[in-house]
Amino acid sequence: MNGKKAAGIKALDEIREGMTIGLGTGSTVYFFLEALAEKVAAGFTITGVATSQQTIDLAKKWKIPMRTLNEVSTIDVTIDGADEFDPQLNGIKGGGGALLFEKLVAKSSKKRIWIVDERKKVEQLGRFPLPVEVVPFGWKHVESFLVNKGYNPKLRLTADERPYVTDAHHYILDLHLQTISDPEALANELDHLTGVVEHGLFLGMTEKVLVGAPNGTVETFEKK
Ligand SMILES: O=C[C@H](O)[C@H](O)[C@H](O)COP(=O)(O)O
Repeated sequence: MNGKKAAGIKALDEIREGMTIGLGTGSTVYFFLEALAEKVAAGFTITGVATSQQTIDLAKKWKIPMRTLNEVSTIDVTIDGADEFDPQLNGIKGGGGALLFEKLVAKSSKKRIWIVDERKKVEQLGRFPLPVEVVPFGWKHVESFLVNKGYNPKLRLTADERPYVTDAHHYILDLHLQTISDPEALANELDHLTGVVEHGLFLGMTEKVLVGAPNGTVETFEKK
C-alpha cells in the first residue's frame, strides 16, 4: 500500500448509490477510479463526470458510466487530487495539466474532496510550481509580464521539448515561486490578466482532504 492508494480507496466511503460524481485527474485519482470500478462491476449505480481525457480513458476502460459536465445539472461530490494543500485547505492543482476542467467541475459540485499522500501537506503554498494556463496566441507577452513581476514562469514542455498542450488546447506557464505569501492577491491578479485562461490556485474549493500514509492509514482534514 502507498499513501496515494490508501487515500484513493478511503474516498469510496464518500460515495452513495445514485450519486453523480466528479472524477478528478492524476495518479491518486487512478486508485479511486480503480476501486470505484470494482463497485460498479458489482452492480453499484453512479454517474461520473471526468475532468480530463486521461480520466475519460480510464473510466471507459473500467466501464464507469459517464456523462459530460453539460449533461448534468449538478454534481454531488467531486474526488480529486492536489499538488499541495495548506492548513486553510487552500491548494495548488494542475501538475497534470487538468486545472481548467478540474476547476469547472469543482465549481459545479456540492462537495469537493481531495485525496493526497503526506508529501502534499505544506505550511505555505508555492514550493510546487503554480500552473497558469494561457492561450497560445501571444503567450510570450504574458510570459514577459510574469517575468517582470518576478514570478519566474517556465513554459511547460513535453519530453520531446514541444510545448505541452492541455485538453482545451492551451499552453501552461509554471510559476516557480517557492512561496506564495498572499494566495488571494495572486489569484486575483492572475484572474484579471488577459491571455490567462485559468490558474492552479484552488482557494476555498475543498471541504475535506484525505491524506494517505505509506502504512495505509488515512488522516482527514476538514474545513473548520
Ligand atoms: O492536473 C492535475 C491535477 O490537478 C492532479 O489532481 C494533481 O496534479 C495531483 O496529481 P497526483 O495525484 O498525480 O499527484
